[in-house]
Amino acid sequence: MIASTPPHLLLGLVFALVVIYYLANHVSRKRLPPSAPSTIPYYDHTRGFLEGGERLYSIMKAHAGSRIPIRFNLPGENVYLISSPELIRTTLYDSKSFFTHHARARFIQNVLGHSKAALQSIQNDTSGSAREPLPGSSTPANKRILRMQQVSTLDVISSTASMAEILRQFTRVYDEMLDESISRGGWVELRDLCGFMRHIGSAAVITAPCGPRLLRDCPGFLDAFWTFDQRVHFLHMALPIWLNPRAGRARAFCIDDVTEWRKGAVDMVKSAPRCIDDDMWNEIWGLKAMRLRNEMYVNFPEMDEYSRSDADLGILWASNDNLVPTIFTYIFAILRSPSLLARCKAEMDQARLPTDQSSGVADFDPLILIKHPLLKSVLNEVLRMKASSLIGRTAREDFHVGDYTIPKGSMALVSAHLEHMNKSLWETQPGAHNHPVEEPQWCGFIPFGLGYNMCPGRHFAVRAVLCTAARFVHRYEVVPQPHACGKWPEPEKNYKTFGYAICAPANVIPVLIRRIG
Ligand code: HEM
Repeated sequence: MIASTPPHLLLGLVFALVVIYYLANHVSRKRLPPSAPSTIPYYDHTRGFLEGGERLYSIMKAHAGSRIPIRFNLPGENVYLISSPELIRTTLYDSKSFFTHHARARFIQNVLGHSKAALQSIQNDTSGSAREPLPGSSTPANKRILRMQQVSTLDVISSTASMAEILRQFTRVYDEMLDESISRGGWVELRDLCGFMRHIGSAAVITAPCGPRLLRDCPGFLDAFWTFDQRVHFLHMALPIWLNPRAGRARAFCIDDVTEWRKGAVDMVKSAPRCIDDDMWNEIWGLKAMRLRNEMYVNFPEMDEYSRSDADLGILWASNDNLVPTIFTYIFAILRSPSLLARCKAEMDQARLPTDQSSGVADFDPLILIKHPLLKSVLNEVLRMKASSLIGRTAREDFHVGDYTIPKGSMALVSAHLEHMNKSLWETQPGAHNHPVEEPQWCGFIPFGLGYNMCPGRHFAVRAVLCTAARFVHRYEVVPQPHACGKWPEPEKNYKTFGYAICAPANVIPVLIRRIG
């Protein structure tokens, strides 16, 4: 039979067998994790990611606690949701398997609008941000921009000295602005406590790293900044800017202001070089880290004025976006419960420092505040319930999970909110058998991310929330408005910023406030 078969048919048969054998092996090794269900393939997932907010949350929430990665099909790429504690641990801790810089490059390109040349300098750096370059990287030492950003900025932000200074500046501005808005005397009506605290909080969070010049010389900056903040998801998705022109305008406005601020600092130092010493903070540059990062960019001519401003805007966004709503949510949680307020005040009193004679404001030691269990657990509970960041990493190589493979270059996402709401991890009722109470809870509580790229502002953030809350509740009395018959408004759930920031309430919180201390 074989002898009678024409040779070209035989060759074709052999070739087909080889292809089938190769495909069978290839496909079995690259079995992709299962896809999240959808009514219309590609459309549902793409719509969820493009729209973000509530819709993105709704397509992800069904998969909390999944032991295997779940695939979301998007045109041109797949994204994998990682949810089991063991996988979260690998994705966020193991920098040899997963790294951050694709997610970071995508953010600075789409959201901050980095120029192509500036972006290239980051994409070319395959060495990572740790002291030792990642294995296989050939990026020369003087082109390790990620490492230099880490050393000049992120390490400085998280250092003890810098944190103490940024906290001092933050509380000073916060107090001054509160004083200006609510002087001693009778009750003042506030239409929206959350909006009020957002304005004061962000002014303080911006002045602390940048000094007073940015907000003083650019009065429209704060409004443009929050307009930009609300549109970060739209920008992240790289949709045509004409679909949301306010997003582009707000970003351009912020970048122009930051550029003026930085040029101003450089000019002032040029005309009076002695005015800058090695202080951790001064009125020209604000925090030393802001000056150091500008000097660092001298090694990177491709980082032009605007790209440096984009990068600075990124730092301001990272510091405001989560911290400001956390402060409101924490204080509101305490105010709403008279018994909790009394117990928290008692713990705060144990951290009390001598009252500042010039301002008359009660002061508190942050190092003692953070050790008090009730104050800390209220904060952890606020972060557990409201933090919503999607923490992104990229697979450096094909990554195998059981029979499945996450292909090299794919984006893996960990959702802080889904982990924090995962009943099998947190509840003590039947069904929570995955987490015996005797065992430590690894990777279930991740408001600040995990691993080497964990949030560098976390220590400052915890101190800032507790100090602000202690000063606020000792200085002000806040009650619901009379027409609410003594009832506090219930904060409405709001997933608008899902994936990025603490979920602030959707509704306004009208109150009466008066100074008591
Ligand atoms: C409640 C407050 C905050 C929360 C919940 C929060 C959360 C986070 C999360 C989840 C990440 C990603 C971490 C990862 O990839 O593993 C992050 C990164 C970052 N955070 Fe925070 N953050 C807060 C406050 C701050 C503050 C106050 C600052 C600045 C002083 C800050 C600066 C940053 C920066 C610069 C990054 C990027 C780090 C990098 O690219 O490696 N954050 N934050």
